[in-house]
Amino acid sequence: MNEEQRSALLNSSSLFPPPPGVKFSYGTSGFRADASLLESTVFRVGILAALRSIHTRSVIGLMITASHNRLSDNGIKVADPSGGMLAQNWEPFADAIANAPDPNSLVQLVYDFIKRVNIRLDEGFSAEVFLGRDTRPSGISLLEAAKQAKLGIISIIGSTFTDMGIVTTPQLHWMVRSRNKGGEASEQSYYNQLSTSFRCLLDYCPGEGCGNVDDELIVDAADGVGGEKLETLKSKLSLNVQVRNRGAGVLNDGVGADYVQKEKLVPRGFGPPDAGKRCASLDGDADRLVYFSVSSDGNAVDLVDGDKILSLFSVFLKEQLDVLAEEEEGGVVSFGVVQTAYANGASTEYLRRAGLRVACTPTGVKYLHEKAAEYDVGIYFEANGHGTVLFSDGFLSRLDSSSNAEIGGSEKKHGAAMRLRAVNGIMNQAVGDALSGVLLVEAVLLYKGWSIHQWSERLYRDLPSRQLKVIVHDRSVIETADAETRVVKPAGLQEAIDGEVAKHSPDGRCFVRPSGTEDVVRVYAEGSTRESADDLARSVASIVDRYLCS
Ligand SMILES: CC(=O)N[C@H]1[C@@H](OP(=O)(O)O)O[C@H](CO)[C@@H](O)[C@@H]1O
Ligand SMILES: [Mg+2]
Repeated sequence: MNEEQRSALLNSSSLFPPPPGVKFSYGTSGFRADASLLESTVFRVGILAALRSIHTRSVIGLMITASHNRLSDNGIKVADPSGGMLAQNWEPFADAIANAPDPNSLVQLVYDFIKRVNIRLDEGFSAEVFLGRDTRPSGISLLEAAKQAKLGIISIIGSTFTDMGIVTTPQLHWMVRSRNKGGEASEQSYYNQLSTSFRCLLDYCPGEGCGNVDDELIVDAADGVGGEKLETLKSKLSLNVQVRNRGAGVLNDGVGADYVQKEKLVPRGFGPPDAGKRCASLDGDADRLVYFSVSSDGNAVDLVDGDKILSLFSVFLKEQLDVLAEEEEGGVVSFGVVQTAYANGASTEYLRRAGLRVACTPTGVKYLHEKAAEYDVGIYFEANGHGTVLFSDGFLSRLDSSSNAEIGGSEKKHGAAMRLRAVNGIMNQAVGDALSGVLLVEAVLLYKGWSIHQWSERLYRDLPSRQLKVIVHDRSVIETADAETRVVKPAGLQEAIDGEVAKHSPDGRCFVRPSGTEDVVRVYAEGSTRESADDLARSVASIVDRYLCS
C-alpha cells in the first residue's frame, strides 16, 4: 500500500468508528448483533470480501442478515467462491479487523494481512463482490456501509460491488457459486434451475404413489424474505401452496422455523382450521425449513424437523442409488449422511439400521457441509432444518452416462439416474435452502404417496428432547471435544453431567456447549419420556449454572 492508498482507507474507515466496548466474533454464521452496532463491522467485512476476491480471483458474496434473530438485530456473513462459508483460516482476520479500535490500527492490520497472506494487488485483477440483504429495514444503511468499503479500497485494488437486492441467503450463495462456475448469477436463473429440475423429478416419478398427495401445503414464511420468493417460485410451477406470514407482521415474532422447532408451538396465523393439514415454516432468511401439522385443538404442533427431512431424503436417495448399484459396472458410490449431536437419537438409530453411514460433526453448517462434500453423494441437515444434498463432480459425470438411455442400461436405471440429476438441480449446492427443501419434500412425498402423518410416523418416533439455555458471563470457559458431545473444561463438569445421565439410563443423553451465536451455554437432553428429558435438561442446566455463574 502506498501513502495515497493508505490515506484513502484511513479516510473512509474514520466514517465508521466501532462502537465502544463491544467485542465482535465471527461466530457460527458470521457477525450478528443489534443492528445499531454493526455499521463499522459491515464496512470492515466489505474490505475483507474485496481482499478475498482478489486473493481467490473469484466473486465473493456478502449477505446482510440475522436470519431467525429478532427484527432489531442484523448481521453479515461472507460467501466464499464455492458459494459455501468463508474459509475458516480467514475468520481470525475477520475478528481482528472487526475489533480494531481505530482507523490506524485497522489499516495496519489490513496491510500486515496483505503481506502475510501474499495477496497480489498488483496483477490487474479487480475485486468482485455480490451484496444481498434480507427484509430487515436496517439492511439499507448497512448495505451503504458495505458499499463504502468499496470506495475505501478501490484506490488500492479497484473493485465492483454488485447489489443483488433483497434475496434469501441461499439465493446469494447460489449466485456466487453459479458465477464462479461460469454460469448466470440472477434470481431468474435460480428459479429456472429449480423449477426445471422439479418438473423433471415429477416426470420421473412413476408408480401408484404419484398424485396421491395433491392437497394444499401451507407455508409460514416467518414474515421474512422467503414469502415473496416462494410466491415467485410457485408462479412458475403448478404447486398447490398457500403462503402465510409473508411480511406484513413482525419478522420472526412468534413465527418461523426456529420458533416452531425450538418452542414446538403453533406459529402466528395458524390455528384450529388448519388441524391435520401439511404445513411448513421457513426462517427469516429462508435457509431453514421444518414441516409440522397442527393438533385438532389448534394448540400444539406435531413437528417434522430437519432430522425427519434428512431421513425422508436419505431413504429416497438410497433407493435410487441401490437401483444404480444393481447394474453399475464402474465402482461403488459413497453415500454419507451428516448430522450434529442435536440430531434426535431415534433418527441416527433409524439411519444406521437402514444401512447408512452416519457421521457427526460440531454444530455449524461449515462443518457439516465440509464433511458431506467428502462423499459422491453427501446429505446433511441440522435438526433445526438447515441442510442440503451434495453431489461430487465425478458422480455427476457418471450420472450423465447412466441417464443416457442410448448407451444401454435399463429403463429403471435411467429413471433413477434422472431422478438423482433432478435432485442435484433442485438442491442448492452451496448451502441449505428452504425453497429447495420444500420442492424436494413435496416431490418425495408425491413419489411415496405419503401424507405428512405417514411421513411423521413411518420412519421412526422422536425420542422426547428438551433444549435449555443458561445465560453465562463467559461462555468461552466451556471447551468441548468429540463433536461437542463431551466437555473437557472446566474440570469436573463432564463427570457431573455423566452422573445425571446415569439416572436416566438407558435412553438418557445430554450434552452442553457454548453457543456460537448467543451469550449462552446450550443444554440438550433426551430421554425415554417427556418428564425424563425435561428433568435431565433442568438438572444439567443447574449444574452448568453452578460451575459457570458462581
Ligand atoms: C442448537 C442450534 O439450533 N444451533 C444453531 C445456532 O448456533 P449456536 O452456535 O447453537 O448458537 O445457529 C446456527 C446458525 O444459524 C446454526 O447453525 C445452529 O444449528
Ligand atoms: Mg437462517
